Amino acid sequence: MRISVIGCGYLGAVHAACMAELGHDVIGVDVDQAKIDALSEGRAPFFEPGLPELLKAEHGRLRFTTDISEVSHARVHFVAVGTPQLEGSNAADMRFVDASIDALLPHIGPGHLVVGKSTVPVGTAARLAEKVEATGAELAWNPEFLREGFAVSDTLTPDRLVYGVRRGDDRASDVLDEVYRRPLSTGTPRIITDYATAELVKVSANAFLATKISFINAMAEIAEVTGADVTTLADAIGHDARIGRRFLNAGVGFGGGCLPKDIRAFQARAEELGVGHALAFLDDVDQVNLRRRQRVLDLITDALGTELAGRTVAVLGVTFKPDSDDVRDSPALDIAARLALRGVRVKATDPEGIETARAKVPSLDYHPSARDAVAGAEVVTVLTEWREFRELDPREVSTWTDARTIIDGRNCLDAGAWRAAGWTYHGLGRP
Ligand SMILES: NC(=O)C1=CN([C@@H]2O[C@H](COP(=O)(O)OP(=O)(O)OC[C@H]3O[C@@H](n4cnc5c(N)ncnc54)[C@H](O)[C@@H]3O)[C@@H](O)[C@H]2O)C=CC1
Ligand SMILES: O=C(O)[C@H]1O[C@H](OP(=O)(O)OP(=O)(O)OC[C@H]2O[C@@H](n3ccc(=O)[nH]c3=O)[C@H](O)[C@@H]2O)[C@H](O)[C@@H](O)[C@@H]1O
Repeated sequence: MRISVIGCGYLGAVHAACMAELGHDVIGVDVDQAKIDALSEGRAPFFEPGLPELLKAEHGRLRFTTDISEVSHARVHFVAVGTPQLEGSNAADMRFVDASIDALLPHIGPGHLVVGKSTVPVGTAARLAEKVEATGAELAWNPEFLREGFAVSDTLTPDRLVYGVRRGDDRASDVLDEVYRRPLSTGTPRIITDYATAELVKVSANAFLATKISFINAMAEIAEVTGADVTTLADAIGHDARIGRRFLNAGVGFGGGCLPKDIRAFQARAEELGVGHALAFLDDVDQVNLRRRQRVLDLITDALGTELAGRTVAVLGVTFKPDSDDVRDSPALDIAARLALRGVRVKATDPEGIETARAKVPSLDYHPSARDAVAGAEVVTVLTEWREFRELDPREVSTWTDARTIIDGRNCLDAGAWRAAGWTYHGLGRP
């Protein structure tokens, strides 16, 4: 099929490359010339495992442009532009979705299917359908559930596909079945529903995941005042298949370009709909999450004493999670930036996130390796659980620095091994 993908960021670039891998002819469109230049040269504009290989392999079937008129050759148009948090509000900023749909309209008509992928407030698809249908084209909403770091495999082999279509619009479902023929042929569950349900599936999935993380982080708060161990607690309750162990890792909490802004936008939309009370708990989910960042700052302050200005702290990991260079709403970078604001010299490192972090928080002292970052530090923190930090040998680290306090913001280190090597170890919710 001939497909266009409007918006080539973390979601859209991967989607475009994967659609080509599935055998389709794909044109990716973005307003960011630098991104399009990189993609056109077969280079990924951000770090995502597996994407560079796909971009190289798919050169023949995959093109990128800033010229929206080139989409007229395609028949299926995926909209994957950003829906960030609106400045000064909890709501989603819809201006990129609206602009991309308006830009598409002159180039579509009967036989074209526009497919929303961006995460949007419920009601968006119904609102946009009127504009799209006025051209003779149709609209579907097909939310995306990929995780950064696993984006390629999540797109090629999704755990489910959800199509939101106009009631009774079999053509839209048939076209999407054709697009996803390969994953469907391996038995991927597919749910066909109305626009509102499809939009809500997406935001409720992220709200549930955020709630699960904040639940375990709330247990960490209780563990901290009772001497209990939240990691053992998570293992024990996780054995109950109804609860499950995944997404029960306590630590500095969730960040990224999605969970935080999605739970806020969901609350804002519920308030607009007059049912804000139904999602009032998401405010607590948000607050539990943000308190974990403060907890790490308190542990650092306790270790250093009250005067922070002029002290030196090593921060290992600045991205919002491992295997990504994404620092959007990263708990690690937020903690590092707040330390720097208080006059701390922050020596930070990250396997892939130094440049994205530097662009947002230039005031940190960035280093290429953990060894360089810990040299001269008084406290060492691990705030993103990259494998190379999880596997640090505490006896070796002791030869790089005089620091003997380690704060494990992701509960990813072997506390016993660090203590045996002479370190004072602090996890979150762990004795
Ligand atoms: N990043 C992720 O893992 C996932 C993201 N999503 C959702 O997908 C959407 C996109 O997210 P990301 O890719 O992370 O954002 P992003 O910020 O990385 O990418 C958005 C892209 O859209 C481009 N853009 C903005 N206006 C445009 C226009 N008028 N025409 C063409 N391109 C335009 C931007 O230049 C940017 O490259 C959001 O709604 C997000 O919630 C959903 C699932 C996973
Ligand atoms: O809508 C989105 O964009 C995506 O948001 C999340 O994916 P992602 O943001 O890539 O990352 P996750 O793996 O969900 O992690 C989110 C945050 O939660 C944190 N987390 C995760 C799991 C856990 O047990 N504890 C925990 O603190 C991570 O460190 C990270 O900061 C969802 O998992 C995806 O299904 C969804 O498509």
